[in-house]
Amino acid sequence: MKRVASIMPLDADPALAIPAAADVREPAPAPALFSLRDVDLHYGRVRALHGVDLSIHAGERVALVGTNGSGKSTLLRVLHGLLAPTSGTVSCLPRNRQALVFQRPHMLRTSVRNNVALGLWLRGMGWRQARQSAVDALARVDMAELAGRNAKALSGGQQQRVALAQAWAMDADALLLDEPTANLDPHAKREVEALMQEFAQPRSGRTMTMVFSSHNLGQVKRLASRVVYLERGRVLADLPVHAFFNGPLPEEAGLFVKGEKI
Ligand SMILES: Nc1ncnc2c1ncn2[C@@H]1O[C@H](COP(=O)(O)OP(=O)(O)OP(=O)(O)O)[C@@H](O)[C@H]1O
Repeated sequence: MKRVASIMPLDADPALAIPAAADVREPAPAPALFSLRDVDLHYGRVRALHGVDLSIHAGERVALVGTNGSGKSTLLRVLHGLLAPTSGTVSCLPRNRQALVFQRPHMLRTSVRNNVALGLWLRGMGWRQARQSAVDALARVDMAELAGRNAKALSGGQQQRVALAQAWAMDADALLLDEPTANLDPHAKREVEALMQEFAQPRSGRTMTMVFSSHNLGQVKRLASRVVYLERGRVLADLPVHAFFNGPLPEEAGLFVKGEKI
């Protein structure tokens, strides 16, 4: 007798059933907090950014890497709305929902507590609440005992922590940091990195989005989920951190990772 392989209709076995069209749709991606399309930025005759396309989504920890002058600081300033592009389109989180921490934060000649509180007050918080939030945030970065000190007299690492306290007190959705640990000694570096790691943890069900520039590839590995490599203002690689350090890269990015390009 001729045997005929039985063919079970796919939908007879629930495990094999083809889901209805509505079920197979990809989960909606997290909304882009920052979106740049074909962005150029010129400083006079210097083209600091060149055709940059970049979307950054909620919860990402993006490291901007590249040689000196490749455009990292400029890109951070565009994301923060401090610089407008020469051409292209930019859509960014409102400034009051994000904080930018500079390599050398600017401190006013008043107490540490007032420095943090003034930043909050300028963003519309009442003075009394701003002072209380400043006290809480300084405790958060282990600076409570220095709250009354003149902020100008603090060390670089301490000033960096004050700037992070302010970002924390703002309850920002995104934190942008321009080489946050450059010029710090190894101990201060570790402290600031630990804070960045803590800030990246979910808070009240939200995860802070982080974009930072760094020349420290160890730090990039420890902190980033994604790496954007810039070369003369162009994005040459944009990869998950594991792929950036382990996968094939465009030649110039590969040389940079090997330390053969600085
Ligand atoms: N205010 C400015 N006026 C003119 N040119 C500028 C200005 N700021 C930056 N540039 C130039 O724009 C380019 C990009 O500079 P940017 O500071 O963004 O690079 P970077 O990657 O952050 O560098 P670094 O790693 O040294 O901090 C460089 O050629 C730089 O010289």
